[in-house]
Amino acid sequence: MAKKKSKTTKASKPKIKKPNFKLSSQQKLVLGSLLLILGILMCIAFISFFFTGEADQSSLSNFTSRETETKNWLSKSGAWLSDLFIQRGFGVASFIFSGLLFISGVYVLMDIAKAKLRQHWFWSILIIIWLSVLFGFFGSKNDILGGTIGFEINDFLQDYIGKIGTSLLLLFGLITYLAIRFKVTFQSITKLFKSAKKDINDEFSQANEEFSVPLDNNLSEEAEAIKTAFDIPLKDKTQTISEKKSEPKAETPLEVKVAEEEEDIEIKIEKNAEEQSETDNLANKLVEDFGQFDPTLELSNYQFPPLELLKKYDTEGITINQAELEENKNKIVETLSNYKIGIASIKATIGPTVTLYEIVPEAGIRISKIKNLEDDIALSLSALGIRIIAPIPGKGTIGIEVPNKNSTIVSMRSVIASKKFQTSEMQLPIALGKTISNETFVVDLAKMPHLLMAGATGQGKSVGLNAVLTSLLYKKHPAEVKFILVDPKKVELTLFNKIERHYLAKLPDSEEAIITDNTKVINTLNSLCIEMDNRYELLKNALCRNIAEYNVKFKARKLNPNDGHQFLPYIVLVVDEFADLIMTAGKEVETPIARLAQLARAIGIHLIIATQRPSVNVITGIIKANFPARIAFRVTSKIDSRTILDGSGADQLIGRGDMLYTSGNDITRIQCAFVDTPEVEKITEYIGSQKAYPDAYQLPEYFGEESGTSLDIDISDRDKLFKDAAIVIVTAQQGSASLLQRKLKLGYNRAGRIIDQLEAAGIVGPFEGSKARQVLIPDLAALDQHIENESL
Ligand SMILES: Nc1ncnc2c1ncn2[C@@H]1O[C@H](COP(=O)(O)OP(=O)(O)OP(=O)(O)O)[C@@H](O)[C@H]1O
Repeated sequence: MAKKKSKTTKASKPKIKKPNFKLSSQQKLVLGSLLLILGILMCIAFISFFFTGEADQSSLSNFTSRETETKNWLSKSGAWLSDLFIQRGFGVASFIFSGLLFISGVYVLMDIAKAKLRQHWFWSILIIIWLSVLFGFFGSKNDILGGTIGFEINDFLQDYIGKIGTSLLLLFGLITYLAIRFKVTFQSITKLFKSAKKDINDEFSQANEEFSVPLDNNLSEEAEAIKTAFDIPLKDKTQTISEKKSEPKAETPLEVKVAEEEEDIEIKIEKNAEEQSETDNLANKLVEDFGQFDPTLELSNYQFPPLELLKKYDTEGITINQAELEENKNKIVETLSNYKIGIASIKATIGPTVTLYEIVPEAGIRISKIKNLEDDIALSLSALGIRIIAPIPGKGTIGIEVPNKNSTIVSMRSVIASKKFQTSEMQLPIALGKTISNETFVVDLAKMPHLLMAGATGQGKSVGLNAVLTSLLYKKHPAEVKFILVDPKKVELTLFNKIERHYLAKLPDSEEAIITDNTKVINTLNSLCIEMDNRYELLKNALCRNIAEYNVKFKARKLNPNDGHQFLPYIVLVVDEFADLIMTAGKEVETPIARLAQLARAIGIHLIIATQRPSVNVITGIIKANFPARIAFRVTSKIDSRTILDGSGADQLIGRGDMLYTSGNDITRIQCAFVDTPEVEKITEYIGSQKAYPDAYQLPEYFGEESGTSLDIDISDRDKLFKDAAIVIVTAQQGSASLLQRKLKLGYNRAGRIIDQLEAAGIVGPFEGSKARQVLIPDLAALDQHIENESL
C-alpha cells in the first residue's frame, strides 16, 4: 500500500507560528464602540471649533496647564485636536476623518470585510488632500477652509504652475478620481447629458400637449386670446406633437423612428461579479488572514549558493584570431572551388569551441553536392569535428562548423550569472552552456519533459549531468525540487550525499539516498510509479491538469491538507549509466521507466537518463519515443549518432563538452558549461551546512514480489496503539497508513508497522498498490468480537 510520506504532516504544520491578529467578539465590541465614540467626539470638537476656535487660539500655547480655560465643547483636548486637524492640517476636509473613525467602528462592530475598510481609508485620505487644496485655492484668505496643508500646497503649486495650472491640476485630480472610483467614462457622461436633454424635451412637449388639447377643441375666450397671441408657435408645436402622436400609426415614419432610436440605443453591459463558491470564500479568508501558503517556510532562512563558489576561468571570453579565420576561409573557398562550387558570400560566427562559416553558394549549385564534400573539406582543413549543415534551418545559407584551434571553456559561473538564466521564469531552468553564437542556452526541463544523454566515455556526460543539477540548485528552493540519483558507477554523484536532507528523495528505510544498487533501482522506479499514481489522484481530486496549476491552487489555500493535499515538489530522476542498468535488470527497469516517461510529465516527475552506449538494445524504441529532448556528446560511430539523434553529427564532435541538443526538430550545437568536481563539492557543502529537513523526501513504500511482509507477527509484539489504530481504520473503513499518521499523530514508520500488524490480525487486507487496503471488519462491534476471539 502506498503509504503517505511523513512530509504530509510536516507540510500541514508549519513550525513558525504567525502572530494572530484576530479579535474575539468581545474585543471587537470594545474596539468598535471606542472608534465610534472617538469619531463622534472628533466631530463635536470640529463643529465647536467654528464657534470657539478663535477664542481658544491664545490658550493653545498653554495647553498643558490645568488652569488654562478653553471654550471648545470638548475643552482642551477638543481645542487642541481641532486646531491640529483643521487649522494646521486639512481645514474643513478634516471632518472626513471623524467620519472615517465612525465607519471603522461600524465595520469592526459588524465584522465586515477589512479590505473594503482599507479602500475607504485610502480614497478618503486622497479626497481630504484634494479638498484641502481646493479650499486652499478658493479660500486662500480664510485658512480654516483649506488648513495649513491646503494653503502650503497651493502656494507651492502656484509658484510653479500658476493659478491656471493649479486649477487644471485640481480638475484632473477630480476626473481621475471619478474615473477610477466610479468607473466614469466619457461615453457615460455624454449619455447622461443626452438622457437629461431627452427628459427635458419630453417634459416640455408633455406640457405643450396638455395645453394644446383645450386650445384645439373647445376654445374658451381666454384660450382664444392666448391662441391669438401665440398663434404661430403654439400651432406649430401642436402640429408637431400631433404629428408625433400619429407617427406610430403611420408606417413609414415609424420605421424611420425605430431606425433613429436604434442608433441611439447603447448596450449597457453589466458585469456580474463571478459567483464564489463556498471553498473560494474560505480560501480567500484564509489567504487574507494568513497570506498565501509558503512552501519554503520550513526552511525560510535557506540561502541559495552564491556565485563565488563557482570558478572563474582565465581562458574565458572569445578571442578572435584573425589569421586563423582568414586561413580557414581561404581553405573553404579553395576546396569548394576545386569542386567547381562558387561562393557568393561567406560570413563567420565565432563560438567558444567552433566557428561557423555561413556560405551563400552561387546560384544553381546543388546543396547535396556540398553536403557530400564534408570529408573532403575536413581533410583540406585538416581538422577534426567539421560539421556541415546544409541548409541552416530558417536561413538560406549553408553552415560549415570548424573547431577553433584554441577553444575556450564555458564556465558554469558565466552561464549561471547570465541574465537569461537569472531572469528566466521557467519551472525547471537548466543552463546547458553556450551556443555557437556565444549565447547562453537555457532550457526548461519541465517542458522537455525528459532528457536522454549519450556520449562515449570521457566526452563530458558527467560534467553535463553536474551542470544540469547545479543549474537547478542555483534556482530552486529545496521545497520545490527533489532529486533521485542513480549512480551505478558509485563515484560520479556521491558528492550530492551532502544535500540528502535538502534535495534528495529516497525510499523509506533505505540508508543511502544515492542509489548504487540495481535491485534498489527497481524498487525506486516502482515507488516512483506509485508516487505518480498518488499525484494523479490528488490532481484529479483538485480538478487540476498539471502540477503547476495544482501548486498554485494549494498555495492559494483552496486545497485542504486534511484531504491529503500537500505542496508537490518537482521530482527529477537522474540515471547515470543507463546501459548498465538495462544489461542487469532489463525489462524490470524498462517497464517503469517507460511508464514514467509516458505519463509523468503532468505531475512533475522528470527523467534524465545518461548512457555511454546509445545502442538500440539500450535505448529501445519505447524509451526513444518518450524522450524527445536529447543531448549527444561525441560518440564513436555514425550508427550511435543515428540512435541518439536520428541523424549523423554526434560522431563529428570534438569532445570535452562539445554537444548537440535537440528537442525534436532542429539540432543546436552547444558547448556544455564546465563545472568541476571541487566546485560541486563547494556547492553541496554550502547547502549541506545549512538547516535541513529532518529527513530526505520520502517516496511511497514499494514491496517487491520477493519482499513480502511476514504476517506472523506475535500478538505480544503489537504496538501499544494497535487497538486505537484498529478502531480508526474500522470506523473510517479505509486501510491507509496516512490516515493513521493523521489521526494518531504517528510517524510514517510506526504507522506502516501498525498496518502490517493489522494485516496479520486479519483486520485489513493485503497491499494493493496505490489503492487503500480493504478493511475486513465491517463495524466496531465486529472488531471487539474479533479481538476477543483472538486473545482466547
Ligand atoms: N564542458 C566541458 N568543458 C571543458 N572540458 C570538459 C567539459 N566536459 C568535460 N570536459 C573534460 O572532459 C573530461 C571528462 O569528462 P566527464 O567526466 O564528464 O566524461 P564522461 O563522459 O562522464 O566519462 P565517463 O562516461 O567515463 O564517466 C573532464 O574531466 C574534463 O576535463
